[in-house]
Amino acid sequence: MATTTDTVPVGDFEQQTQKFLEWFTSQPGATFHKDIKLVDLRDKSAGRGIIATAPIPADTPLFTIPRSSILCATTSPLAAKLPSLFKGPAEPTVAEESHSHTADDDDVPDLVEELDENDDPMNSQDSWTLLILILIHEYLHGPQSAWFPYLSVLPNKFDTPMFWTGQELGELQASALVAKVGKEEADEMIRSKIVRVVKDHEEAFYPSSAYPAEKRKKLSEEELLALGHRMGSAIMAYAFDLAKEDDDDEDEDQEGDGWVEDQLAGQNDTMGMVPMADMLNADAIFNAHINHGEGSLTATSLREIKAGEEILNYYGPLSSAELLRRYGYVTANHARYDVVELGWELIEKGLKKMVDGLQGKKKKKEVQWEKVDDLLEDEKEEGEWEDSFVLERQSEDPDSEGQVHGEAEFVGWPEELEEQVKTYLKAVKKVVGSGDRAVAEALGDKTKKKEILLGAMRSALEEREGQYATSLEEDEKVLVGIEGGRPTTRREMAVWVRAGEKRIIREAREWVKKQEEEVSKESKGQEKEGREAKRRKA
Ligand SMILES: C[S@@+](CC[C@H](N)C(=O)[O-])C[C@H]1O[C@@H](n2cnc3c(N)ncnc32)[C@H](O)[C@@H]1O
Repeated sequence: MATTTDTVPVGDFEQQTQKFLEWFTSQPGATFHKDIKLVDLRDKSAGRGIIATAPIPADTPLFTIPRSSILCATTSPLAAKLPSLFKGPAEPTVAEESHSHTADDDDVPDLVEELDENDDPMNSQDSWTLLILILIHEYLHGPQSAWFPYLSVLPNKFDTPMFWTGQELGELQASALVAKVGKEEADEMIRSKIVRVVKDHEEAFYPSSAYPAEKRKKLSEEELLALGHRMGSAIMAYAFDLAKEDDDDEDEDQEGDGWVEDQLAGQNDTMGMVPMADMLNADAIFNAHINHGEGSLTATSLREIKAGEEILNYYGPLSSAELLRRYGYVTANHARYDVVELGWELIEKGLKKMVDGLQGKKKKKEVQWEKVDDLLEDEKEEGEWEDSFVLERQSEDPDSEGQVHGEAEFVGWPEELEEQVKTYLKAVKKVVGSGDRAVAEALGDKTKKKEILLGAMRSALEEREGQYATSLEEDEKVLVGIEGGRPTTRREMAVWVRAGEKRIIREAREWVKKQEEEVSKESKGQEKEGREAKRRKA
């Protein structure tokens, strides 16, 4: 499972839960519905969660968190101790977590770019690093922290790939997730923006000399690095974006039909840890939502919740890989949002193969591919050239009750992929000129061009599937054997992610095959028409 608490003895676990609940309900303005309960779900590999103990009608406020209990820049005692740390313009860097499932680099926290040795870490914090420092400050204060009972229920171990060994990461095989883990970049960021600040301002981070020396024991650089990772990962899986509009008015918490999911959003300096809201587990089919009000946040039921049913929040339409990267778990319901990344180099290789195949017996000379590259240089320099494309299924948004309808289906690739292929083939046409009639004719014919694209995609997808060390069938055998049905160990989750990607590849290949059949019918029809026209003329 993703967190933490697996090894905590049941008694201690219960006691921590109880103390946290007492602390929470003693916060001025906090509420906790009498028919809900914080429970131990470790037998389901789900840590703590909240269940209903009696039927709960739709639109029922389940619990309320006063904003004063949220741990963030406005409530942290660190702000008074190190005001300059909080004054610097928050840079929209690491917390840039987009919810779209594209392969944009923006999806991956961009750490290195922002780092400069000469940067004063006091002025270059972003919302993410600032919250790490806020959490470290509270952690180092132990029982003296006003949030101590809350911090005690936060995880100290994670199953997110950031913490996997090389061998465990190897199980992800050719998944694009491997490149997104960013362990080295995270190390570098934590050393320069976190460890340095704590070391330079120990008087602010450790309890004052009024406390016994053992409570003020200074952590080594390596211990601080590990603590920075732990807090960073806790933020990734637990923090909320507090910059969302107030949404007491129900309509405002949705953008059109789409859910504004509860998780890290974007470029803002208002991320915070929201006790109790983050005790809710989540799934792609859910039954509760957190409303962001002016003075408090409220969890509300979206539909009737039965006694014994778990109360679930929503993290967004995340693929299995993304759910694993951010939260360290996978669920069957998220598989509909699975994606696979297809590198341009594979598509380009396919296109070259198709174009080369067009050259008839009268082939005069090879296509000068380097000239094609030269022609495309400008676009590449201007950054208008994608290195990879994301293939995903079409899927409806969840409805207002947190339910999803209909099958998610592969119905084609992104328009940008097709545009890039068009630009590429235009360049090929220019280079070939009238040098090869068969190629020149094909590149001037709409149906032929479609055939080229489909053929290129067919071989690109085939090759992409071949990049994984095992077949989908082999992976499925592993998954069928999983005890309890849901992958929970790191290996199982890795197999789940790679199998999910292979399934999309298979669906895309199937779709290409159907398209090719249609185009072939179309072109046969055109040829027949051409022959008949000729005959009529004769
Ligand atoms: C915001 S916390 C929810 C509370 C958490 N279960 C705990 O014990 O602290 C998010 C983490 O809970 C776990 N989680 C959330 N939803 C889950 C689910 N449907 N199944 C299994 N684990 C889940 C994952 O470890 C995730 O990183």
